[in-house]
Amino acid sequence: MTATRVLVLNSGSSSVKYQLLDMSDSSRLAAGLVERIGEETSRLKHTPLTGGGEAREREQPIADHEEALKAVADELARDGLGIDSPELAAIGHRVVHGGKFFTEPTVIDDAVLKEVERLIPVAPLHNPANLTGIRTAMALRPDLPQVAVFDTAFHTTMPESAARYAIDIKTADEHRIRRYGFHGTSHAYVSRRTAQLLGKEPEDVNVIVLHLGNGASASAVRGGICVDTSMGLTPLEGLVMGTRSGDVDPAVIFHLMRVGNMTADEIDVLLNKKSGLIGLCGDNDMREIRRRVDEGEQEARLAFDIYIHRLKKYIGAYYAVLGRVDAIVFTAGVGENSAPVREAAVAGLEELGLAVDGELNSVRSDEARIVSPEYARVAVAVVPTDEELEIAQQTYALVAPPENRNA
Ligand SMILES: Nc1ncnc2c1ncn2[C@@H]1O[C@H](COP(=O)(O)OP(=O)(O)O)[C@@H](O)[C@H]1O
Ligand SMILES: CC(=O)OP(=O)(O)O
Ligand SMILES: [Mg+2]
Repeated sequence: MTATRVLVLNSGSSSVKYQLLDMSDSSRLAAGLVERIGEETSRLKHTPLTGGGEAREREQPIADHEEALKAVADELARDGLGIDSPELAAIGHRVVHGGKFFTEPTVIDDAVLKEVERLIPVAPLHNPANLTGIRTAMALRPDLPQVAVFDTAFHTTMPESAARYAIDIKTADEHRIRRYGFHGTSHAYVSRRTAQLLGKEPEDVNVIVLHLGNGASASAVRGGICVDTSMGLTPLEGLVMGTRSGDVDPAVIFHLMRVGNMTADEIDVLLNKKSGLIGLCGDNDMREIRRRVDEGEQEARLAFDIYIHRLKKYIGAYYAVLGRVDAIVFTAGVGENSAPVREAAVAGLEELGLAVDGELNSVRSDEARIVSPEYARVAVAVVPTDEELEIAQQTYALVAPPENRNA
């Protein structure tokens, strides 16, 4: 029997998303999410997608990512899909920061672990969780290949003019300060899927991808190759996010140190966890913010307007970077679900060939779709991202026996 299953783990700062896939036909066997890890009560939601079982949800304290992964293993075992199965070919891990050198999915060994660990200071919310996920999975299945798929990989093609900050070049090189970019697995998948939606080859289309989740980033993709992205050295730069500020004048930081008597660590927490939408209006969920906007609440309105203003600036910037744009595509939790965000982001950009059709835009669907009117020069698309499928495919391509690689 050939092992064709891949377990994908996407460990976030306080959550683990997972999927078990069968790569012989890319079908999903189970999916789930552990949320609020480390808080008083955590929540585990597990959905078997084969055998007709019901989704199961429970609340219990889960102290850390190791416990979370063990709980996930238990849930999978209950469905007869245990991690000990000989049908499992590999475990694929989302690793957020891979620095400059991991341009491809990589089988994890001690050297890879060391490098991911070395990068913790530039991805303090993400890399530690990724490492715990990897180490726990390795302890559960030491015999299996564990593969890292890096958020940064897709962005390693950025030209130096986009990847470099204009700071003293020796200092930058000494500390490896440059723009790395994140959410690359999503930007890669969504830009490719958008080309398909337009009936074209990826090489022939220029796309602006707007990945708007809790973390959010934009990218400019020319002919399938990333040429710019909004996140930088860390996932803090760029768009306004759920809890992160995105772009600020760096002098804000010295000012807070000198005049606000804050430490570097306090400012780190302020900008990463207490800013963005939650800092502006107390909510980071776009559904709740829209509800408040619709009720006429000024604070929520301002937060929404700031979010949209920044988004619009990046659309304009990447339009200029690409010169010609075939499609602008919205993805991730907010991008896929919030019609008001999509409408507001392109409002007033008709001169750039951009518009949404009110009716198409308001349809709720899990399908990739075009929401711009027929006459628009640039397609506006909504494409659900699928980081887990992309990670599973990249993982399987690396570990499967050659005759199975195109499964
Ligand atoms: N129906 C909806 N309308 C508007 N926003 C939504 C909707 N559903 C989810 N979201 C937004 O999506 C966000 C989560 O997006 P997601 O891509 O899952 O983020 P992450 O992977 O960073 O956790 C939520 O914080 C919420 O703001
Ligand atoms: C890199 C990043 O911001 O990831 P997430 O959106 O999952 O927090
Ligand atoms: Mg995400």
